[in-house]
Amino acid sequence: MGKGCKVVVCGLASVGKTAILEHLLYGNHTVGSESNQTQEDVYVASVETDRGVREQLRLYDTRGLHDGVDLPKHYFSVADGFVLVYSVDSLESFKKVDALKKEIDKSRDKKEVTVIVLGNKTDLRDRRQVESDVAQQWARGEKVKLWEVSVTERSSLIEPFTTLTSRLTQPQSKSAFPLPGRKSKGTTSNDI
Ligand SMILES: Nc1nc2c(ncn2[C@@H]2O[C@H](COP(=O)(O)OP(=O)(O)OP(=O)(O)O)[C@@H](O)[C@H]2O)c(=O)[nH]1
Repeated sequence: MGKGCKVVVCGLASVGKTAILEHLLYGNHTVGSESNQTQEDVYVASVETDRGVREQLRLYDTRGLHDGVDLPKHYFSVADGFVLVYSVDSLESFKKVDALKKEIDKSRDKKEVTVIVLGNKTDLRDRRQVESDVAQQWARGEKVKLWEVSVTERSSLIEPFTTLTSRLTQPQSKSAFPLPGRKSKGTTSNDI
């Protein structure tokens, strides 16, 4: 995959997709500010992987989904990875993430796609509708890594994107035919 992996960021409308990207990349999002409905924006990010190498991501911020608006099909064929976003104060948005994950599984064909999930708006403690353990159990079942985050805490946004980038740009060195004389070091597992 290498340089410029294409990552589609999607989820129900208003879960905070744009806020996450803007705050992660520019640190300039003020929570609660007026937001325009996204049609599509592409952000180019340079992310340091856990191997200490900088890699480029093309992050597609997509139009918020709601009844009657599905994720356009072409995203499934272009994406190397997905960031599925829900908001912890909306059970409906979590259900949408589940539906999107199932759609990705159906459409991924033989292509490798990396999926991570973000449960945003953890600062809205008294409005929570999606419990952490329920979400994490779902994630284990779907074999994806899930982080709960808040745009009010920029540091919470960094690890998910570092992990995603590391996964997407992982050298394809896990040969099915190990070289003689070399001991396998096993996989560096990040559970996604
Ligand atoms: N309290 C709180 N509000 C947030 C958080 N993240 C985003 N928001 C707010 O939620 C609203 C919607 O955020 P957006 O980033 O526009 O959401 P979106 O998913 O890109 O929306 P669409 O483009 O319509 O799909 C804005 O007022 C944000 O400031 C968060 O972590 N906590």
